[in-house]
Amino acid sequence: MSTMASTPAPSKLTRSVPFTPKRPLSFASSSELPSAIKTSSVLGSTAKKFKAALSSESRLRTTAATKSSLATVPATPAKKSFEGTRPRTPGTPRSQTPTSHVATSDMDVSRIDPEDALVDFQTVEPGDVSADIDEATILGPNYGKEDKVLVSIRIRPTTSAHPAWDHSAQRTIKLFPQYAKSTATTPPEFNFDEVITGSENRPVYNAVARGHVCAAMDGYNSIIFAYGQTASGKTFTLSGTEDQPGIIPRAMKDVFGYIRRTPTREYLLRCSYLEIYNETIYDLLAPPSMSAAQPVQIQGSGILVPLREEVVTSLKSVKEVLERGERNRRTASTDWNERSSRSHSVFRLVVESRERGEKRSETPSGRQTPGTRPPTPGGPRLQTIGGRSVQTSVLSLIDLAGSEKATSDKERTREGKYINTSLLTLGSVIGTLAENAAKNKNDHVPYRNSKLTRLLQPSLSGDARISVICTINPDATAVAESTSTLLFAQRIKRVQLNAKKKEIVDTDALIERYRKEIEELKNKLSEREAEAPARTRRLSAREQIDESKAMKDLNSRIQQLTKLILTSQTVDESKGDESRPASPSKVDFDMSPYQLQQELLATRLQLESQSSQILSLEAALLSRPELPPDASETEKDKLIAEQAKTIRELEIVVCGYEDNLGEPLRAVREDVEKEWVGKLEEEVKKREEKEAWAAELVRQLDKEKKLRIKLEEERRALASFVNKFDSLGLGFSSALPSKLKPAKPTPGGASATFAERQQSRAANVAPAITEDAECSPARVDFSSLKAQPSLLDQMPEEEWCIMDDVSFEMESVRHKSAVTRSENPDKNILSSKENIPL
Ligand SMILES: Nc1ncnc2c1ncn2[C@@H]1O[C@H](COP(=O)(O)OP(=O)(O)OP(=O)(O)O)[C@@H](O)[C@H]1O
Repeated sequence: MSTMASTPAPSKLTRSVPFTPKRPLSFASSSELPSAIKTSSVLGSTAKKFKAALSSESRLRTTAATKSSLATVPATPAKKSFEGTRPRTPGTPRSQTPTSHVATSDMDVSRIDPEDALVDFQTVEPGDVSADIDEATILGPNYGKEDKVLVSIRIRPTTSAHPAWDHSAQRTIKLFPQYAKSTATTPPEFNFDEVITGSENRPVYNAVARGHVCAAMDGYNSIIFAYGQTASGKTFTLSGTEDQPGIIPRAMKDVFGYIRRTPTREYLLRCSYLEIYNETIYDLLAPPSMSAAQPVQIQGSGILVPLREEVVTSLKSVKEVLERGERNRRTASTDWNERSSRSHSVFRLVVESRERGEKRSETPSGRQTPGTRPPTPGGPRLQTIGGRSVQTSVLSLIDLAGSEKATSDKERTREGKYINTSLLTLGSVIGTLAENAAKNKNDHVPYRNSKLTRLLQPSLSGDARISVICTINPDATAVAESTSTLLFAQRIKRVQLNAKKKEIVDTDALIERYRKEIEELKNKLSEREAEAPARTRRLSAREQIDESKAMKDLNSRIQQLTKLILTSQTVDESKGDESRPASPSKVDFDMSPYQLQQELLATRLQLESQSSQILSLEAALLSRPELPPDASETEKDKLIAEQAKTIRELEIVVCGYEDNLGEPLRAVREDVEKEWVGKLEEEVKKREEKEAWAAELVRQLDKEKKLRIKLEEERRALASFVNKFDSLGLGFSSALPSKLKPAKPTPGGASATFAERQQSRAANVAPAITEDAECSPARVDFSSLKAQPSLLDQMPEEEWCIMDDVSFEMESVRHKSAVTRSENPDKNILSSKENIPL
């Protein structure tokens, strides 16, 4: 936009210029400008600038002015009567009392079904788009899409013969040297996107706001704010007058104009209006008592609670909302401005839109994507019906309170302090952001130091497109303030933005988008494949690698999208069961997280190796030799066989190893099993034999043990008999044939055992017994034993402890012992006698 004329046209000046400083900023201006004017907005309101009450109690709410404005509000049409006609208009009180009007609103978003309040090109009445909006102005595709803040300067008209600022050069403003503090240095020159003068608001709107309003309609968060010294023209620029509507009313007209120009979409528009007064946020649309009792809080990432939002369906409804808010705003007469804004005011329009479709009543089965819209404090929102995604953006129009010097009034001074503090914080926030952007730093930004910066945080962090209009008073008396404003403007120009469209996408739409892309990619891939043989011959080795890389990229993108489709479908399918996420493959949720992780890792590795194999096989397929047209049948067959082999390999990879490699694996396994089963049976047999043998040994050893115990008892009995025999003097030395017969052994005692033994060992031992030995065991030839040691001493020790030394050699031991006995005739003789143990 070109720079506006430095001085207003005479015709404009002769018109009543609504500049009404209570205390003149310069003598010239004060004498010539009217002291008070009646203003009205482009929306047709008769809002009058008047001196406001000084305290919050005296806010203008339920005055006669309210009553009169109520009369202008159109009646609310019956609910749902707009089918085919325009939507109902909000705000009409049910009873015609001002208080109920303020207390409740039929268009409060929490009471409205958004589907019933949609606006589209058919519902916008021609009157809602006035000729004031230059619809013919073609906005380039990049309107408002700069990553920089759009910074413009508006110079308020003055009647001073000697303004302090020179703005003759385009988009430039500099101080005339005579007004500089020091004449030694040249005063700085400031360059901005626009430098605008005059009282015409239309060019101002087109230059600084229109692009951002359209960007908001297009899905970008947009913010337009006026900054400047008190009485420099911020409210005049934002709200304007009846003759010169400001940015807000023009923007609202433009919104409806945009909707009328966009037949493909339908919109849900919601308004809110708030102010920051003495570091407290008040809802200007809520009933004043409620607003005072429950100030608005900023939560989390900038959510405002509680904040009343009203659905607007026409320009009339916007007008009503604006008027209501205006009435509740705090303004007061100051030394410089008869109706000075004592607060920062923020008018917000939330724009939700989606592609036009059938009305919900016509599509009762219209699917609402679950989970895409979390419940919002303000009530229901536009839904992503029938695969149509929803774009959401916020247009914020902000009229800041003006920076000012201390005044004579105590209350004004207090307010001024809050205003100045928050503006200073805004300045330092902007300064830090600019510094961070310039030096690529990430220094802490003091957003939380004031409500204003906290409110603006999401936008200033780069989330919105920003247009700032800095207003200045060109008089020599305001050089310091104007310089400060220009420095602020220069700093904010350096802030980096990165606004993105906010779109809530419907799952169906998303899947459809992915499918389309996959289709396109596959087409591309097959095109490349078709060209590949010819191209491969032309390409160098390096280029061939690049080519295969490109193919690989295409393939992986296809895979990625396929996976995304799976995920989207999964999300969709899982809507019935929120407790457990659905999954395309079955997952055992009882597995430990570690096991699951391992499973995942293994599957990933498998996937990776399979995809790389697919790619290499595909590359091989691509580089296959071309068959000449006159090739023989054999050649063709050979090539077909080769290709079939490659395809088979490819299938193996694709279908998985299990199916294809299973047969050979089974054969190997059977062989191995057979071999090992034979070995195992052999081993089992051997083991059984050994066990039987061991059992027999144990049985025999048991028997032996019992026998030995009996023998021991007999031995003891014999020993005592021998001792008794000796004590009677019938020792072996004088052993003569005697008629003394020892007592017969007890039945089944030693004699029986002895007889048994004798029987079993008859073959090995030749007992030296006399004929009657059997009937008289005591008739022994003891003479041969005379020189022998005692029988007890003679008994080998090992023979008594042999029970503990069981071994498989037992039989041989027994045999040996028999042999030993046969070698010892004396012992054999004894052993052959009854009562004498071995
Ligand atoms: N460009 C302009 N053309 C004509 N009149 C103007 C212009 N700028 C400001 N005025 C008039 O100057 C007076 C003060 O302007 P305004 O109230 O807009 O200042 P402000 O910056 O909003 O002040 P404050 O910060 O105190 O609210 C108003 O009467 C307004 O009509």
